[in-house]
Amino acid sequence: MTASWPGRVAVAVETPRHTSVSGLLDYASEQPLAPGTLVRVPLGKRDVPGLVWEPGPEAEAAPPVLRPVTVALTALPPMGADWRALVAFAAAYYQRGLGELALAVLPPELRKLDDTQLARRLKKLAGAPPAAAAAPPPALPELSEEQAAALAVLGTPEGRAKPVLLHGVTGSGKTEVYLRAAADALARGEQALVLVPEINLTPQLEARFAERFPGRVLVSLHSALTPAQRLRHWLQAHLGQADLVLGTRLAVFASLPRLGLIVVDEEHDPSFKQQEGARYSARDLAVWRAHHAGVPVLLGSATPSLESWQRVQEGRYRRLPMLQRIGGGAMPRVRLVDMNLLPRGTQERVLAPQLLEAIEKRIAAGEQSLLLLNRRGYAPVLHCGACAWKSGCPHCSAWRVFHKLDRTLKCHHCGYSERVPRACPECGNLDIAPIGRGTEKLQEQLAALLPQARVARLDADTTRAAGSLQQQLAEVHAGEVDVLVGTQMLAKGHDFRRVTLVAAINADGALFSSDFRAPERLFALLMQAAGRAGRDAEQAARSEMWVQTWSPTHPLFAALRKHDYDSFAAAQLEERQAAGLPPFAHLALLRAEARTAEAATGFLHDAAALIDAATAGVTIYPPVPPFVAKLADVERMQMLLESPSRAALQRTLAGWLPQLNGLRGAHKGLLRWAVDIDPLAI
Ligand SMILES: Nc1ncnc2c1ncn2[C@@H]1O[C@H](COP(=O)(O)OP(=O)(O)OP(=O)(O)O)[C@@H](O)[C@H]1O
Ligand SMILES: [Zn+2]
Repeated sequence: MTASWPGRVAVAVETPRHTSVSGLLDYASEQPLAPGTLVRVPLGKRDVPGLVWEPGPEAEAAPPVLRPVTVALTALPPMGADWRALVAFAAAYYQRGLGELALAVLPPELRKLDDTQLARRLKKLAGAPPAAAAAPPPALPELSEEQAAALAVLGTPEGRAKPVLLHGVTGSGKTEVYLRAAADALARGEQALVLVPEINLTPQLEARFAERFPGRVLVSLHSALTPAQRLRHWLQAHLGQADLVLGTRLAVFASLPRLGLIVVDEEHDPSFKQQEGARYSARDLAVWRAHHAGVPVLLGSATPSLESWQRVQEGRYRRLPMLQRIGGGAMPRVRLVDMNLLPRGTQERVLAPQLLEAIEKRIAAGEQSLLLLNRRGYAPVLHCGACAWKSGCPHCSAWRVFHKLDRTLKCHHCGYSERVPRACPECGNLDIAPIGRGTEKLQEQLAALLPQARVARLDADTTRAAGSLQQQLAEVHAGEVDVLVGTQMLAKGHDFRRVTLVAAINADGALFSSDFRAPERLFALLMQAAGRAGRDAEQAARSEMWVQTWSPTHPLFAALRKHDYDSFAAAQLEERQAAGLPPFAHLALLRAEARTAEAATGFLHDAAALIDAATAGVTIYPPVPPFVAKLADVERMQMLLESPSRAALQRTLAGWLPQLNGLRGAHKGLLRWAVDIDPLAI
């Protein structure tokens, strides 16, 4: 489709929605430019990147004098119609500017290149020799009955007409199902897109795909690539050269002209939700994209999100169960340690004596133990016994964490870091002490308790350097570690073969969180963590998952003991339905950031007053501060909108948000506002 009169093109430019300039702008171009062409256009005094788009309805109006397109990057094949549809949907649904979103999801390097440079890159890529099929394809493992059954369903058009939830317990071999489904897509001459939650899981999966598909082009897309790598991989996907694209959430926007399959591994994982800018859910967009493109989508998890689970109950998704571990191994036995029963004076100990003993036995047997503690650093706060000073962050409503190794106090929210003071900064008392425990301290204590053991730690602090995570994981896989301490980074996806004991040291925090999703997340985390133990069928029978808790009678633990996801999900869904919460209601969160809490609140109040909630069919809750109210000297408030109808909520937002910038003038100190559709945490 071309513009409605010759020489005119509609261009999506990078301006946020709800500013005075929004949507598409018209420019003049002598050469006809197909929708999806990357261009640079003048905007005010600047020259900005843009994408040619189908003209909007208003393009029929009489032509004004238009400024010309500065350059058109015609060396790059235009972005396809499916890609544009995805971007247009995402922009509308998440209430962002079309051009803003479209350009944000392209590799940043792309906008730095001129047409000649681009042409050169493309030529180089075209000339690159195809990956040599050096290694012969490996012998395929014989499928388990459940894998075969799942694939048989996926093999029929009816079987994949709906989104498929591959509900496979930990160690049931979901990856093999992805590999076979991808092989089918490749055999049909199509591309497969595989999304994983964490960068740290991509290399392991990448290796398995690379081994399975020698001679095929496999590229990854995630934020840890260099800009040049990311551009190259993106171009390979866009040109249709890459057969397999493996990536984190941003890869859902990869341009894939031959797309034939989307896999979302660990679909329940919160990291599929982008937490800034356009706060999109890559999982939800994957489902939309697959439906729009008419290709199968496979959502895999041992602990599906309650959203996906509910869609199975409603018959909108098809569930394919895999309830046995490969090799028929048992699930680890769950052992709860009631911390209330520990003898007085020993409760401050890091590990209950029976757990310590169990770990010692594993060490003696040459098996590995994995200890989870969801807090990095040495201690969450430093405290002065004389004046009650605590190591607060001067810029945030949060404590600064004591890191012993580099002797710093660090704010995990804004990054503010200082050397640990020798004495209390308030009263000069020399006796300031850490309270509580982080992974650093746990490692130190374990090293003291288990002098014979090789104790390692894996968290965001130990894996900062490039390649360090892979190296540490390799050491674990090679059996060079006896006890591994770490954050939830450890609980996900890893196929550890020597681990027979997993312990959650302090899981209780989440039980009392005010966030309605906290139980769901904790349950998933513990199930996933348990799933790291006994993955070798030989050892499965004696594998154990320990949980230290002060609330052993909590119903969540009863379900965990039986590895009973279904009954946990049913109970949670019943509560959610009674409370009118997702997946039975739809939420949007309006966030305001300001110099003062009053300005943020005032803005939200005025915003709320613009909606006639009863007519709109939405409920508006009063503004409340988020968990960390002040962050980097900015005060934050948020206001929840809820509706049983997604359409009603979308309609309300679309009519309402454009009015909000008009309120800014009345609230001195308001810095910015933003909306989060389907927020994960409230
Ligand atoms: N059909 C098979 N025959 C033999 N081994 C298999 C088969 N399918 C999978 N495996 C092996 O079983 C192990 C577990 O598989 P995989 O890692 O895919 O589990 P998973 O379902 O993804 O578990 P998790 O949810 O914990 O990540 C892997 O080592 C894999 O190589
Ligand atoms: Zn801070």
